Amino acid sequence: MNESMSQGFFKVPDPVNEPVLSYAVGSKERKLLQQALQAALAVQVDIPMYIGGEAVRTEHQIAIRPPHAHKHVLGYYHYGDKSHVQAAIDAALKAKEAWEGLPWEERAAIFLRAADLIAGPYRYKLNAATMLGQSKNAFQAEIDSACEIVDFLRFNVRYMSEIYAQQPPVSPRGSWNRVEQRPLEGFVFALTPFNFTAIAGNLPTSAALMGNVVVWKPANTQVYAAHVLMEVFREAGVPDGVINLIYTDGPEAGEVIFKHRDFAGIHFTGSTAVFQQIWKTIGENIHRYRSYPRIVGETGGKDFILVHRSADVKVAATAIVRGAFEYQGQKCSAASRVYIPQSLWPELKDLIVRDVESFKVGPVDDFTNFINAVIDEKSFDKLAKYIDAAKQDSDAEILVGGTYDKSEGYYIYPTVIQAKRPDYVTMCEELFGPVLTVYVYEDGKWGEILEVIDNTSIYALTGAVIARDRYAISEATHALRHSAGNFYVNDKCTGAVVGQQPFGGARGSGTNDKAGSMINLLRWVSPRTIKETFDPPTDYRYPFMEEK
Ligand SMILES: NC(=O)c1ccc[n+]([C@@H]2O[C@H](COP(=O)([O-])OP(=O)(O)OC[C@H]3O[C@@H](n4cnc5c(N)ncnc54)[C@H](O)[C@@H]3O)[C@@H](O)[C@H]2O)c1
Ligand SMILES: N[C@@H](CCC=O)C(=O)O
Repeated sequence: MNESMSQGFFKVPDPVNEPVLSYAVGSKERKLLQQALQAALAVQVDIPMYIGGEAVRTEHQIAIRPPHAHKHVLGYYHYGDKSHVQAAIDAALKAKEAWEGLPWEERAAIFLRAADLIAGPYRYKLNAATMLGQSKNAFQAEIDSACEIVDFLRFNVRYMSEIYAQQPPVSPRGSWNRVEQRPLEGFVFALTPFNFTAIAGNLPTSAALMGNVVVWKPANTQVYAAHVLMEVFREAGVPDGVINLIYTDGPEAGEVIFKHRDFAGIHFTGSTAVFQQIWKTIGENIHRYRSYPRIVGETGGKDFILVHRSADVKVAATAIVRGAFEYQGQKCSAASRVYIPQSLWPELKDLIVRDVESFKVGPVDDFTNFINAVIDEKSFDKLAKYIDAAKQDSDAEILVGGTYDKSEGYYIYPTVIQAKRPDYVTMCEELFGPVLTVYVYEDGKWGEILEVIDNTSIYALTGAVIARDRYAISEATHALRHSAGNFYVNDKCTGAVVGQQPFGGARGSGTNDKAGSMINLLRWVSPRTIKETFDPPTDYRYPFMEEK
């Protein structure tokens, strides 16, 4: 058991956002990234699970293929079963006491080192893995697998120290009131999505930073970059067993984890349907657990941009095309429904269609491509089905795009649908791809359109208003206060930055515990209040009972 104690009130380094490199033609970073891509394409990597520090290999190996070039094999990962889930839980619980007893500044140092390793020597390797495994262009990888994960790590260390510094303001004379932030009793399950390497890295590390031990299962389509993250965590000094990385079927992992007495919490990001299923399962098993588990989930969205008749059309067009199509619309924050006033529609339509027609579509190693492939065949087929339906439907018209091709990679060409009804299916359901639906409203129906936006979907993740009229901005900000957890004025609805816009939505979009904030870290601790009395009473009688 580690019984060492902190010997000072340490101040952690002031966090600053990791600068986004440009990858401009001729730049040093462009050359280094191209070298990293070539190196990754030249070999086939063997990816084991990591349980208690051991690299675990199985007979069941699965090929990893770039979504934009699915005939190429990047490597193989070893797929586990229930026995590996159980082994990961056992390893986590074994590591718990020593990790929990380590002074907090040592935990801080490990994750600050991880941040510097990613910002420095691992930057291009992790970006290349994200580009190839998840089909992101260089810029989209840079803001994710370099900058956002580095920001998560650095800012979370700062938030942790601020949480520990929060103490009861009053200790009356003769006593001392203090609060300690205990890690949860048991282990945390981090279940992570395909679309952001930063989120995959943040969900296990935020819980581990607060002294918890973790079982981490990434999405099968994000394993390639998850493996590089694990390499960084190990090199940074995360002790064996503190973060256990397994590759298994999600529901199979759930069957072991959600029945375990020591299951202390889930840190989830992914789809709403999966999160709701998990919540139900936890409810059904509630009698099994030692404590009430923490359930933290950031889930789907049907994010909107509302254009007011006072808007600058160029600002609106840019916010719409970037918000909807960067990373093929596979951001939970991506704009997928847009409301445009009749008076601006002819001009805006031309600008949007012109921009979308100008997008270059193709693989990630050609840096001139703005759009790459969608994540897998399942997503491709789903998107193709919605596009085909829109082609047939009298309530919809395809303005640009509407084609797809999976012969080499899973390419869905950026598509804009005009819906004749505000409740047309692609205005309501999360599609998670490069398909945007526009509804044109009468200028005089501004008040009605605010209500429509608020009531159209079960989600409330991100949204934006584009306007110059301050009354319109104020009205939309108020009327849509529950429609989005991240609201933007005259900007796209994507691209939240850690330390600037804490991220998360409510309603069907999640528990809104704001990734990259103190609010999130507070979910991974269980405070204990300690009152110490220096001169305790020695007689039960109240003074007024004393006889003269
Ligand atoms: N709100 C946010 O911050 C945020 C951020 C990123 C992504 N997302 C959402 O994530 C979704 C896309 O990611 P995805 O496709 O990886 O999500 P997903 O729900 O399919 O998968 C998320 C994780 O859950 C696992 N899983 C899937 N089904 C499971 C089950 N039945 N039981 C247990 N585990 C299961 C997956 O293997 C993966 O690790 C979108 O809906 C998007 O909006 C939300
Ligand atoms: N932080 C990202 C959202 C990640 C969701 O997939 C953004 O704001 O665009």
